Amino acid sequence: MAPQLDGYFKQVDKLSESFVDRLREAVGIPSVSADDKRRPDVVKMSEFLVSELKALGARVESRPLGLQPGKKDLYLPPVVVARYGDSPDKRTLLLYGHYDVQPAGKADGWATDPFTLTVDEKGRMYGRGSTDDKGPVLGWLNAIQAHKEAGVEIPVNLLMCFEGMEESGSEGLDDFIEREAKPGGFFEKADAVCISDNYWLGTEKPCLTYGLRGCNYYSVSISGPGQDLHSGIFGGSAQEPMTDLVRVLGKLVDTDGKIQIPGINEMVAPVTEEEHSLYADISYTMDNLYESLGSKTGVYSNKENTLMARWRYPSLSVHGIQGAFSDQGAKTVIPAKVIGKFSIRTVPDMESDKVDQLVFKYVKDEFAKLGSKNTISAELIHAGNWWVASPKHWNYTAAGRAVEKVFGVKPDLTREGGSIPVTLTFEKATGKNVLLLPMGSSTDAAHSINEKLDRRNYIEGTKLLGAYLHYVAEEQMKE
Ligand SMILES: C[C@H](N)C(=O)N[C@@H](Cc1c[nH]cn1)C(=O)O
Ligand SMILES: [Zn+2]
Ligand SMILES: [Zn+2]
Repeated sequence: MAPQLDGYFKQVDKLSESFVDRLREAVGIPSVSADDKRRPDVVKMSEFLVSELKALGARVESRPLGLQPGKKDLYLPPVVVARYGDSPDKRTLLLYGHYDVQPAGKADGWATDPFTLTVDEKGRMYGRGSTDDKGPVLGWLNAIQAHKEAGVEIPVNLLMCFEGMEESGSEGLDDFIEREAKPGGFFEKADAVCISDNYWLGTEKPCLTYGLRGCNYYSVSISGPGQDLHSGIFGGSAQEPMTDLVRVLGKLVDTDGKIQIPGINEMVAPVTEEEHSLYADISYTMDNLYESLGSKTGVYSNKENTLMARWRYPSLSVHGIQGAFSDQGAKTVIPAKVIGKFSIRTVPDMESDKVDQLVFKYVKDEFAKLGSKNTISAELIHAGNWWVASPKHWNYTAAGRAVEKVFGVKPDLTREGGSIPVTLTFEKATGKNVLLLPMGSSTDAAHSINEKLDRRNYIEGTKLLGAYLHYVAEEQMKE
């Protein structure tokens, strides 16, 4: 085992510059799933993966998902599925990642062009998607290439599933996974699932993640005038949608993040003694939080409450207002229609449909209290479930051993505040254990401006993904 891994690790180091080039090419494709105009780029990114995987000798298929629900003439990007190795004696791992990214523009405050990978003197590789999730997806391709070129056999079969709509609710993927997990389907033979699409808690110590929050994303639309108005001519004589919206949004959550919608917090599973005891051992400090926030504006002053707020309690975030004036300068407009966007991160035992009903009722009741003549409507844009798994499984043991081999430390077992909507679907449809094995660190600024992936995380992370495959095989031999 060890000599083989050494050969693999050396090859990763040798190929490291070409791995950075691979990431550069991927970041250069602005595959923003939330922007309909960027859909051709999302498709281009899928084609890039298909061609890279083919060049590595994988059997690849680009599977169409049809039209995007609720959109005319807009096709969902394809799911890229690939198979590498097909030996009946080996275990089969199903690897999932996403090739779409969050929106990004220089005007948001990026220091560099978000779609040009820019590497600084400390090896920080800036670019949209570098850490979420192009770096980790390419980590799997890098691992295959380094094995091939080092002449080291991959001791497991690999199935891959890379999607292009994760940042937009994974539209269409649940049905696809359920179909492909059935007998005769592409995922039928999977023995376990591994997802690399989240982050270490700090910057030094890797973690294995066994839980995610869900995400219900809403829009609330308020309209009144038939068109935008001059605030000097009509201000004071027309009821303003923006004023109503700001007041409704202001009722959703308080300054300390406590959700104000009756019934939401009541659905949360109580903390058990056993769960409480897990937090003390986790390597995390308030300074880790402040480093990630870039400020000391945290709600809590201790690690337990901070981690619980991130992982095991719900949160409500207000994201933006469509239709509102947001540019520089001082435009004196009364917007005719404004759409507020907010989401709730959900946790055990919250039921998604019940959350929706409580949200819609509350938003409408709060609007009614304003006595406005404007009109309101609220909608769910997308929903994805929370997930909590058992880390007592060979999948986690193998990943833990790989972390020790590559980084020389035992990983923390963590939950994650973000959402990967299809995780639960993979678990239910395949009936197999799912592991989250992150590559990036807490300072990567996923979804934010200046997203980056440290070169060390990318290269050592590629070693980690490859080593994990060997320990999965070794755990099999023990059984
Ligand atoms: C954790 C993962 N890398 C991620 O960023 N997921 C997104 C997915 C999403 C988008 N809308 C709802 N869920 C996230 O957690 O925001
Ligand atoms: Zn992601
Ligand atoms: Zn993301």
